[in-house]
Amino acid sequence: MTQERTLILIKPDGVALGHIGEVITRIERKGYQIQDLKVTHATDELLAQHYADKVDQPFYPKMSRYMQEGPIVAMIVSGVNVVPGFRRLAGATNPGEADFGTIRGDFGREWEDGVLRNVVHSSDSEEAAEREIGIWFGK
Ligand SMILES: Nc1ncnc2c1ncn2[C@@H]1O[C@H](COP(=O)(O)OP(=O)(O)OP(=O)(O)O)[C@@H](O)[C@H]1O
Repeated sequence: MTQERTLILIKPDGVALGHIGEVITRIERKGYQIQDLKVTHATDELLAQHYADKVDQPFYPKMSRYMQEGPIVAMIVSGVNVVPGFRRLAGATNPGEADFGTIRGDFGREWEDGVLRNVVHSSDSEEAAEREIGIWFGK
């Protein structure tokens, strides 16, 4: 078991629809530690770094606009196996398919414009976490 860090983002839909408290409650209820937290905004440049493996996807332009629809809450969260653990709390990428009881299943939905607004992001590996923490927090 390893103590590790992950980057969690509450995306613009999560902030706009008032789910900051719910997401933080679930992180704390699980016993993970919030090491840093800020309200910030994404930019084209930042997103191109963060989603470097997605910039060539057909959905990328719409997804980039979605991520710039409003403020984002960015957090560094630590805990034993927090990377897979928070991804289980978040649920499946498509909020229309995510299980109830997960953040995306409980607070996400399908949207008319086909954009997967799915409330939260979290890193998918320890290496990705360290890279993404550098992008969003510079540390
Ligand atoms: N087929 C798709 N159509 C539209 N948008 C998509 C599609 N696949 C992924 N996305 C968007 O790109 C983001 C990143 O996709 P990825 O496959 O990394 O999913 P994830 O790891 O569950 O999500 P995230 O990286 O945001 O935590 C998704 O959160 C979603 O907003």
